[in-house]
This record gives sequence, structure tokens and C-alpha cells, in this order.
Amino acid sequence: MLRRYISYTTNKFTNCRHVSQSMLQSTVDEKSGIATVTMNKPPVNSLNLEFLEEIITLLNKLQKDKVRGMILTSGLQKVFCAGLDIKELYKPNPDRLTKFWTTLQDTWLSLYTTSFPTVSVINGHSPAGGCMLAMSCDYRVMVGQNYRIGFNEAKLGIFAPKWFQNTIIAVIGQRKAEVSLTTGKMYTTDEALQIGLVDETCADADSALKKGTHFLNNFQNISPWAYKMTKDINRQSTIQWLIDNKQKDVDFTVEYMQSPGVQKNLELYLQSLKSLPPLKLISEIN
Ligand SMILES: CCCCC/C=C\C/C=C\C/C=C/C(=O)SCCNC(=O)CCNC(=O)[C@H](O)C(C)(C)COP(=O)(O)OP(=O)(O)OC[C@H]1O[C@@H](n2cnc3c(N)ncnc32)[C@H](O)[C@@H]1OP(=O)(O)O
Repeated sequence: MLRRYISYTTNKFTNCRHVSQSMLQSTVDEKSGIATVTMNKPPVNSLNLEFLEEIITLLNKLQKDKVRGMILTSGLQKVFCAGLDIKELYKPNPDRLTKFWTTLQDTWLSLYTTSFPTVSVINGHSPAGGCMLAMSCDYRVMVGQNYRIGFNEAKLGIFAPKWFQNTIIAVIGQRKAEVSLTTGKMYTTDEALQIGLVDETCADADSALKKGTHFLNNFQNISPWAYKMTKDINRQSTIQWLIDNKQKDVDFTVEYMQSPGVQKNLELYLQSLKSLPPLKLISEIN
């Protein structure tokens, strides 16, 4: 297990409170109450068990601190989040895979049901679980024209669970979600805007952070209670489905991931990840 630490400091010059964990940095602007959370897990912010645990811990802390909103972004050069850490799925230890999948469910539940509004500033590639991380926020701003976003699970020979698919349907609608998931298409920034995967695009990260803050400012005059109740009612059926089917979803996934066919597909995919030149993979799978 990685050594983990959390430290809290207040910078008297910027009036920002910093919370730093080993893979996540959070800065809360004292005046606006908005937290900016930066993922920093090189090389690609892949979601492994320890990273998911940190995300849950930080979300709980932000909730306790009663932040007014959160912007989620990446501190890496060209990747927002590469999705689930494939090493958690390939040749898995069944006990760890059980814990990993349970923690993934809990991370999604925490993020999808936050009591404060959330924005993702997508400043890099965002495939599969990375795209889902962004979809689980309330609003999405994508940066530049160089990155790709989408659900490429089918290209890995795996499929997304029902709660994952329902989250996408809630954002882009049933038909587009089906085409997107079955083809595994990775979208350019403009295409993502066109099908509604993202709400806004802009040229650089600073402008994207401003747009994110602008969205969060909409809630200045909205009662937090009204916000939370509205969101809960809107998302209730998908949330309730997962709560009612958590164990079934874990049992199925653990068995399915260990099947020889899935393991072979993951092995081939990991090999292609190593053999293709940088970024070729993402463009190959368009
Ligand atoms: C609230 C959150 C809920 C989230 C989800 C909920 C439910 C999900 C359920 C299931 C579906 C989800 C499935 C998945 O997410 S599977 C993962 C899919 N991801 C990918 O296919 C990404 C593959 N990677 C790439 O395309 C590229 O790496 C990149 C992201 C475009 C970056 O390219 P770049 O050229 O910058 O880097 P490299 O390709 O050289 O990679 C560097 C290094 O990282 C390793 N790596 C990349 N991606 C992953 C990954 N996902 N898991 C583990 N490791 C990864 C790569 O192999 C390199 O390793 P090396 O040892 O060679 O240095």
C-alpha cells in the first residue's frame, strides 16, 4: 500500500485552503467556497483501488467542510483520466478485485450524489472510466482540440455495467449512448460537444476553469437543500438500482472478469498499449 498522507494548510496571501493527499490536491478558495481538485497520479491518472479510496476520502472531507462547489481536473500534461487501471482487471486476485469493484461503486455513488455542484474540466484524454468520472459531475468543460473522450470499453472486449450505461443515457440519451457504447468511438472535442457529452469547450485550461466557476456561481442564490433534493430525484432510479444490486454487480463482475475470453482480450489490449506509438492507440480506435 502506498504511503498516504493528508495535510491542511491555509495560505494567508491567497486565502486558499489546501488539502494535499498523495494523488489528489485540493484547494478551496475561501471567498467563493469552491474547491479545485487536481488529479495527479502519473502517468495517466488510472483508477486503481488506492486512488479510488483517496477520491472517496476527499469527497467526504469536502462535504464535511461544506464547500459550495467542486471543479475536478488533471495535473498531467495530456491525460484527464485513462479510466480504470487495467492492471486491476488483468490476472486479478479475486479478493482485491472484489474490494476494487465495491470501492468503484462507492466512488461513483459519492460523486454522483454530492451535496454540492460539481464540474469537470477535461484537460486531456478521457476514455471509458475517465469519461464516466466526468459524466458523474454535473457539468463538463473540455479543453483544446487535441484530446479524445468516449467509451471504448467494447474495444477492450468488456462492457459497461447497467449503472454506468444509465449515467451516460441521462447525459446524451438512449440512442446516442447505445451507438457510443457499442462502437467504442472516441470523440474529438467538437464531436463531444455536438452529441452533448460535454457542455462547453474552450481553448485553454484557464478559460475552462473560469467557465467552470461561472457555472458554479449559478448556485449562489439557490438553496443547497433545493439543489440536492432536485438532483436526488432526477438521479434516483439509477442510484437506487445500484444500491439494490451492489452485491449482484460485484459477484457478476468478479466472475466475468476472470473468464478466459475476457482475460485474453485484456492481454491483447495491454500488448497493443505497449506496442503502439504514443497517442496512436486513441486515434486507432476512432
Ligand atoms: C466515479 C468513477 C466511476 C468510473 C467508472 C465506473 C464504472 C466503470 C465500469 C467499467 C468500464 C470501464 C472500463 C475502463 O475504464 S477500462 C480502461 C480503458 N482505458 C483505456 O483504454 C486507456 C488506454 N490508454 C491510452 O489510450 C493511452 O495510454 C492514453 C490515456 C491516451 C495516454 O497516452 P500516452 O501516450 O500519454 O501514454 P502511454 O500510452 O504511453 O501510457 C503510459 C503508461 O500508462 C499505461 N496505461 C495507460 N492507460 C492505462 C490504464 N487504463 N490502466 C493501466 N495502465 C495504463 C501504459 O500502459 C503505459 O505504461 P508503461 O508501463 O508502458 O509506461
